[in-house]
Amino acid sequence: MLRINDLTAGYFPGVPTLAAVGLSAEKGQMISVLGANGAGKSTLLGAIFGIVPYVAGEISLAGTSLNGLKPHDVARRGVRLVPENRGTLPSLSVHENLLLGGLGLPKATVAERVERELQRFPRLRERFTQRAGMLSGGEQQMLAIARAMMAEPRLLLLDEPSQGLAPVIVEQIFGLLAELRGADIAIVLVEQDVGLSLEVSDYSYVLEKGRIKLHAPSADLVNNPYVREAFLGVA
Ligand SMILES: Nc1ncnc2c1ncn2[C@@H]1O[C@H](COP(=O)(O)OP(=O)(O)OP(=O)(O)O)[C@@H](O)[C@H]1O
Repeated sequence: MLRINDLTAGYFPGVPTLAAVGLSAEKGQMISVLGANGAGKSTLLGAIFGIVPYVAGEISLAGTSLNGLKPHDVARRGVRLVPENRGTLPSLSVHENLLLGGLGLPKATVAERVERELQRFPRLRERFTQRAGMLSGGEQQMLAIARAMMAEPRLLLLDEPSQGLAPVIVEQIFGLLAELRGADIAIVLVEQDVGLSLEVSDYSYVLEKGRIKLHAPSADLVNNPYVREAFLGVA
């Protein structure tokens, strides 16, 4: 579904934040991108979504190039980004935020999908008429994911879904993410919680200073000495 070859990307001409990056994610697969602060994980998601200004190399979705497209055109091709700050609209209700996720779809389809997301995230049903700004961090994260799923994306990009959340809420959200895996969707997960990322994803890439240092099935990386020492705190 997603193919990236020899990607260079950055914010200033001639100053690459990412270099020679290659990765792929298949339909039904969740891949995770691991790396220290500043390694370039968010930049990678931004480059795919068309919000990083200088991009060279190849990014394609189901065989069609995304290079040079503006974010709304990338979105039109079936990509959704759930950014680090979640991006829900605080003055709109949970329901209205979900409706925005289904913009342009027939009314009956939108109603069906709202119901599907409320089943997936029962907490959102309890908060249905409340303004998004009044939700807890975990509920806002659920809303951000539900809103993205309203579009039935082919590719979902998730940036640090656990950020700022209590461990019990993180477990809950990752449980729901695990359920998304295997559906008709490819997911790229960027996450600081490396243990959880490896648990929930099929395949992982480790970024170091903008380059892929290693990649392997997530289950194998759990036992990788570098990953254990650098990210899991095990010598
Ligand atoms: N909008 C921007 N303009 C200029 N430089 C940026 C911008 N966003 C990120 N950078 C720089 O790009 C580098 C990679 O940042 P990025 O946010 O991609 O890393 P990250 O791996 O996601 O880090 P973190 O885990 O801290 O979010 C950093 O040096 C950062 O300062």
